Amino acid sequence: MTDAPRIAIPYFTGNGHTRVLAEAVAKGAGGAALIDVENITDEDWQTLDAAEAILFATPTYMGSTAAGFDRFLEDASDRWPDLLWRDKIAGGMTVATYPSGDKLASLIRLAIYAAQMGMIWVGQAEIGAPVDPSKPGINAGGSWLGLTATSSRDKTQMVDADDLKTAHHFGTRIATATLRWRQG
Ligand SMILES: Cc1cc2nc3c(=O)[nH]c(=O)nc-3n(C[C@H](O)[C@H](O)[C@H](O)COP(=O)(O)O)c2cc1C
Repeated sequence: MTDAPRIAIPYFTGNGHTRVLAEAVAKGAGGAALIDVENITDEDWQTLDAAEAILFATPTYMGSTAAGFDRFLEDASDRWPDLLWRDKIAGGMTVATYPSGDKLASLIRLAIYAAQMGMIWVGQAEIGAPVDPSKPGINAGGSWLGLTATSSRDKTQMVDADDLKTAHHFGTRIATATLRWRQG
């Protein structure tokens, strides 16, 4: 039997939205280690170093990744000189209040970071709504570089319901890509 892919999702969240989005991705992936970068431990760093895939999760603040997440990215750049994260699968997700909210800038920042670390960036592959009527609500915002989500006004839900469904698909795609990459 194939071992499950080792996926880690380091996340920063101010008010819980990014955590909810990361949980939905983890579910779609069939499991992932969620790592709160504000309380990161030595064990978490070991989990990250041993992961086959790392998905970066941050809210968009002022049109870019949150400072609390940037701190983590800079700390992790200790791994850059020896390219310790080289050839890991990478992906990114972000949530913000507005449908656009300049989230794309956050994804671009994360993709460049992954490229500098020698990682293999995987984006979304859902044509989804509105072009494919069989997938209502999926990737309705048309974001292919990575996963974008909009905060829900319903604070019991936190993230738009369709975006949570899209997140599930994204998690599945990452798990599949990780296993394919493992097989070489
Ligand atoms: C400092 C700050 C800057 C923000 N900048 C943006 C922004 O540029 N675009 C946007 O759509 N929402 C922006 N927001 C709203 C957050 O992205 C939104 O509340 C998000 O759901 C927060 O996720 P979190 O609970 O995981 O922190 C900002 C919020 C804060 C606190």
